[in-house]
Amino acid sequence: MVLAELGTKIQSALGKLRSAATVDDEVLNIILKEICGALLESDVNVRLVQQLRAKVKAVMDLEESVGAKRRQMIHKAVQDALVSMLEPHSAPYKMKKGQSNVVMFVGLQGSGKTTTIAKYAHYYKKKGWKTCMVCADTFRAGAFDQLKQNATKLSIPFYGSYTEADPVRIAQEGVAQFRAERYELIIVDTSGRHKQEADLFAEMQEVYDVVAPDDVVFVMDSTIGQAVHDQATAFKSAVPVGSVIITKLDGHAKGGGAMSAVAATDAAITFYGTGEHFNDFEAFKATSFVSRLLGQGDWEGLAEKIKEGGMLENQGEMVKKFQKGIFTLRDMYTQFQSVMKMGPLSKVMEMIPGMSGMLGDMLKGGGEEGGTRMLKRFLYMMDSMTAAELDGVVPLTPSRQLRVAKGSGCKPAEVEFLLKMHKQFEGVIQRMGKSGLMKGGDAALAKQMERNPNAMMQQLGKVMDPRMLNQMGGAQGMMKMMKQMQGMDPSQLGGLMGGFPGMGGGGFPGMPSF
Ligand SMILES: Nc1nc2c(ncn2[C@@H]2O[C@H](COP(=O)(O)OP(=O)(O)OP(=O)(O)O)[C@@H](O)[C@H]2O)c(=O)[nH]1
Repeated sequence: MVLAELGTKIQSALGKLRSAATVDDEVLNIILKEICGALLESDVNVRLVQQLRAKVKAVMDLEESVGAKRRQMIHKAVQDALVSMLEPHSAPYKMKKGQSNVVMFVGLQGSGKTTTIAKYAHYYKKKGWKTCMVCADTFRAGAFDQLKQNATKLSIPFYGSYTEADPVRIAQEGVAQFRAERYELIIVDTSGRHKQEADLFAEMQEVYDVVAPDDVVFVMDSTIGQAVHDQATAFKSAVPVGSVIITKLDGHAKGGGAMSAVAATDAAITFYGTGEHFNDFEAFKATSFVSRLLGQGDWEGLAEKIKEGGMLENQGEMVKKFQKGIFTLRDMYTQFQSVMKMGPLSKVMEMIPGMSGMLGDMLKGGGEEGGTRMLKRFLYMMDSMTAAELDGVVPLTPSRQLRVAKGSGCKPAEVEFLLKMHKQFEGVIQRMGKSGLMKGGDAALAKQMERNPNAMMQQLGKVMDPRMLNQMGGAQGMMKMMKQMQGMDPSQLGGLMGGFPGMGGGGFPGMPSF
């Protein structure tokens, strides 16, 4: 998770709201001291931290703030204050379908601009935008080659020159050509410099004038913390920066400072980079970001990923089977394949409340790659099964298990584990089917939940591990999830549950290392 250390510290401070017998001034001061200390360590500006402290403290004086309500109000005040710290006060440019949107990228050398352009192009191409790139960086030798390499890998058309030294001319010609070819997203890479200097800004302005971009994206390296404030302000005064993309947020302690400092300049953060690969790129939304930071998941982000991964395509049949309590190995195969399509497993898990804590176990022996490797091995094993085995027509006897292990290059213990896990999922689906909870999909479930949350939680507790329900935020969390899921048709709770390892509850004792 990005800003994992900051998130853990804030979560631990907020945990005291639950554990303290009463929340008085003394307890609140301890909590605030920890939260403010964590923010300062993340290089958040002192003034912003003081504002947060004042906003949260004000809750204590409110008349209705007593008992459990006070705990809730303080939690919400912290969450809201963090959101307002990161929320821009201006809306970013919204791309328009069916016309050419020219987006010019600016930033200092080494900020990750060229890499970010590739990620940005990949992101929009995946969403169906006709995308291309223009390399107007003639300052850094090798910049064109880097962009060309990325563009080729992503199968995205590009424009640039080894001989033309004038970036303004390249930008003008490239954009004109792609406009004529009706590209919907034309990305222009411009030169960076080691530091802000007059030459850089003069060149940026010239390119800006000839290209007349719809949006100027400022790419900024988060590792310098709140010092980005001055950088962002300087770039904004040279060209009208509309959006900011923050890079290298993976594992860097000063990221919180960088993000809040950018937001303080009123520029809208639109994406953030979390690694060197094309997929290490996330759309930014302050509410979702803070929710993940506080370990509360991000149902909206999850719903988006599920849609992107096509997890809900052809699921009508699957839901019908689940309603009857049927969940074969083949169904599990389909679910795992969909999960793989959703992108890095750890990022998906982060969006489910309570799941990030389980990652340690899940991904043991290899972090993110470990999780993906494990899913891949599950798929290899199932690839080595016959149709009858996958459909549950014949049981997987020990000799058949041995054949599957040999065929897939996996250990017999892994096959055994896979089958055990399938049994657990099957159990949940069967109990769900019997309970009638899945009748009418989760729209009906959400309605019932709203009418009588306690009774519903009790019923759900019979089919799922109650600890898991708690981790998912209890009745409130479930309601939130179902609201998000309802927007996605055909919506189904069981399908998703089957898709996520661990959702069966109870953990997986005897899990071999993958
Ligand atoms: N860890 C991590 N590394 C990143 C991220 N984004 C970019 N990088 C790395 O940062 C380095 C610099 O990135 P480039 O894209 O080459 O830099 P640039 O800003 O385009 O440089 P100029 O074209 O000279 O302006 C490369 O090694 C990238 O792989 C990120 O989000 N996380």
